[in-house]
Amino acid sequence: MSTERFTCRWAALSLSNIAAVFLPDILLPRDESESIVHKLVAASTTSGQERATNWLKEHKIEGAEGIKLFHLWEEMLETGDFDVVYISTPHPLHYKHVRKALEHKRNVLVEKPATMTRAQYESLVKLAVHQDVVLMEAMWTHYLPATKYLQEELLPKIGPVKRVYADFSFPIVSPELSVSSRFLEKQAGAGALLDQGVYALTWADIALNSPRTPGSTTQVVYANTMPVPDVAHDIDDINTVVLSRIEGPSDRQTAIGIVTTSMTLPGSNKPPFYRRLQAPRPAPAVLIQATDAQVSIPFPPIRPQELHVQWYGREFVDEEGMEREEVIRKPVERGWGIWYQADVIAAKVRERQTEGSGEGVVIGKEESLRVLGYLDEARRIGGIRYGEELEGLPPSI
Ligand SMILES: NC(=O)C1=CN([C@@H]2O[C@H](COP(=O)(O)OP(=O)(O)OC[C@H]3O[C@@H](n4cnc5c(N)ncnc54)[C@H](OP(=O)(O)O)[C@@H]3O)[C@@H](O)[C@H]2O)C=CC1
Ligand SMILES: O=C1OC[C@@H](O)[C@H](O)[C@H]1O
Repeated sequence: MSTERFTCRWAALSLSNIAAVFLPDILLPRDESESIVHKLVAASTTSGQERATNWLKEHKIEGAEGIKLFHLWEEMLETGDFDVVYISTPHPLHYKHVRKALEHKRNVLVEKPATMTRAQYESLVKLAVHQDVVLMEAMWTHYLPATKYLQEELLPKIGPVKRVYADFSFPIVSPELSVSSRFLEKQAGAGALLDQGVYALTWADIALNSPRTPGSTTQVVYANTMPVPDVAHDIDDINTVVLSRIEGPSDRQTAIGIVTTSMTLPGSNKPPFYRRLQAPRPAPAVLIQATDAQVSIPFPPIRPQELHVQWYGREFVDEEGMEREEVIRKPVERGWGIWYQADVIAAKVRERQTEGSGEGVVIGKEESLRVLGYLDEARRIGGIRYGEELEGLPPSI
């Protein structure tokens, strides 16, 4: 594989709140030794040239004068000159925007949740493979150092996981939030399960399926939801989902996952609230209990940087008879860390540009499809509905 520096040229479909985090993060200065750098070369926005120009300036996006701005996202996907498009519109629009990008043989990084249903993503996976391009869900947490260390170094050593608790609750809904905010607008996919629960379900999936034992399946066996109080629509808020891992020819249950999420609990919802995403919380956001050890991950579960490991063996008990806790620190190396995923897709794009390809690739496909399946089932059991227009499967490819 080529070791010379690869400049991955990005197009941004929408100048969203998360694009204001993602784009500065991928453009942070890099050492000469790094073989991948990123550059924003195009952007589409429905809110006009002036807002786009101000937005690029406000977020200190370098080379703003050279960035080609499009009012029509379709035109950018059809005529733009870029390597990967980052799609960060509200989730109900992901399917339409990703499909059009794939039809134009574009490589795509689409924000989480990739689509509103598993079936929609299955359809996009098929199209990406057919179009010989790279597709990836921006479940950025998967690609952080702490997550990779857990999966590669810890989970294979702590024995079979028997129980996992995973929560991502964050009071993003506040009295000041406009009712047109995507967090309260049903047509914009509002609801804690799809927006935040996807992280907690991802952690449960990592714990229950890394490594995935052949023949095992993980399914939702219970789901309960309580709506955001005092709002017009039925927007899901306090959600509880129970997963069961079934293994072997006897279909024995061998593990259980308890997943929770809320966008009103806990903590103060006084804006600007995003900074409190880094506020320490008393309880771990994720607790993985296996036969030989347990691993806990502090809040926020979207951006883990520490793993607290408690081994159960007698040899790990100190002189007072208490289990010792080992803290393994794997900090994000710079910025927010939402850039790690960009390096992953850029490396795959570079590899395919230099070594050729035969068919398309979907990075993280199995994980994305499993979690979208959990979301579908939790919504079905819990009674969370968005209607055929948002949940339906558009015409087959
Ligand atoms: N990975 C993470 O940490 C986070 C991920 N997300 C995910 O990113 C996505 C966007 O969230 P967020 O940034 O909060 O959303 P915002 O509401 O801030 O931005 C959404 C943008 O989508 C564009 N848009 C809206 N409607 C349309 C339309 N009909 N056609 C074309 N473009 C449209 C607009 O951009 P413009 O005005 O430029 O046209 C709008 O600003 C969600 O799927 C969410 O789950 C969100 C927050 C954090
Ligand atoms: O992806 C996300 O991460 C942080 C949350 O507060 C946000 O609402 C969600 O979309």
